[in-house]
Amino acid sequence: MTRLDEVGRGGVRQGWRGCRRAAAPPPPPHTSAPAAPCAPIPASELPLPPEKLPLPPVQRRLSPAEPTPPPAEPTLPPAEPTLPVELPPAELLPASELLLAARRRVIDSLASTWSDGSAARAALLSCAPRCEAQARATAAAVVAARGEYSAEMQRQLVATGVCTLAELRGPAAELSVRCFERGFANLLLQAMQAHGAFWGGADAVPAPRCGAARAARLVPLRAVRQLMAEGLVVIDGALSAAELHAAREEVRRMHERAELRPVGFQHAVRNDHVGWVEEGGREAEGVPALSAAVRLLRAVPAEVQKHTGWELSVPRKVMVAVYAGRDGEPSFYKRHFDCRDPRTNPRRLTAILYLNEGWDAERDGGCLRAFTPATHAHADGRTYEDIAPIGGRLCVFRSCTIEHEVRPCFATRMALTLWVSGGDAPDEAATRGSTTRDG
Ligand SMILES: O=C(O)CCC(=O)C(=O)O
Ligand SMILES: [Fe+2]
Repeated sequence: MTRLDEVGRGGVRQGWRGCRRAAAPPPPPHTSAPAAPCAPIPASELPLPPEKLPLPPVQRRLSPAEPTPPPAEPTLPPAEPTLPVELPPAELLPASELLLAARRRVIDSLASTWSDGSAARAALLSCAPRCEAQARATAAAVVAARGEYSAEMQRQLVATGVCTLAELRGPAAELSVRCFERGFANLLLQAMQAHGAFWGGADAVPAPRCGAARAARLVPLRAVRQLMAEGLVVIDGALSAAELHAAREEVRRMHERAELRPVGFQHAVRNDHVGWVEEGGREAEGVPALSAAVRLLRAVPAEVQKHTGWELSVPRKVMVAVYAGRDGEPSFYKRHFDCRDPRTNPRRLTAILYLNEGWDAERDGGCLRAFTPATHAHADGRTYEDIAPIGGRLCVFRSCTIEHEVRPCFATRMALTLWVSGGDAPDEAATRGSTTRDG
């Protein structure tokens, strides 16, 4: 039986910046393929206890299949609508301009980092008053608990559950603004996640509608088996060198044009910049190579469904992430689950396609560290695998069971990420090995 520590070591030594799974095979030649229009989804999140995965690990590294690059038609990014700030009733209006600015900042940040900024903004504004009242009450309570409230303000807080915070000055005002901002962002995020459209389900399409011959060659039965058995599979050579280069250049230009945004309210957790691209959509205008990569990535779930019968839905939009560091600091995304609670979060699979050229994990860091189930521990007790973000590498894992992080990253790291939703996963035994030819 192949153990996790026996595979994918590549040529790179493990180190704190290094990654075990390093060298990628040479990219295969490319051909053209037609575009298949499909549908959308949004953002990211955190932890849940890992589900036990059945044992038999298969070989971890899979060799590539022949890719097929299709250039796609372009479009422009949608204009960000101006923020119609809804002011709370006058008697509740915080005197501090800081609070108003914080409110604006939170809504802007949340809306601009979701796949559908304007729909998200409208939904955010509808939840805002209720969330704001709660967040202000919490901020007031924190300040009061620290004895930074006057007796009159505490009385008002107890009597009304809200507080104007009008008299706060200096450190107490700053504290209240920080508490408010964090609480408001969390509450808004929760409210949005409970909102049916948040996860992009409304526009998602059944996976088979995204199918493509190229993905069928890229994701053979043995890869799907490995995904179901181990929760994670890595496939190299999804893009040719030319495709990779073109897609990377397009992302670089998007980043230069400030079309990618930091996920402001999560700055302690991650410091990447993200945007969304919809194959054939407006954002795809002028980025044909990226659009082709999006098409390929969106076709991957159809292969999983084909071999397992697991009914999956594919969002219209794919996230583009650039980890470029800020203020001389390395970039990172701290340890998290993409789906912490499957009852409220429909994400089931995370599929990532890396767009990096000449990545040296020893020098550049930036590995995806995937924490594998204890049943798959390495001989040295290690229960994670470091996967270098090598260009053309496709990594698919189960969103609810594979906790992961992006290790500190010292070079500009680009990736496309797709979150696939679906119902309960079928039993591993359901993988249709006998009826489908392995690729
Ligand atoms: O880019 C990666 O390797 C992983 C990023 C990630 O964990 C996320 O966006 O949720
Ligand atoms: Fe993630």
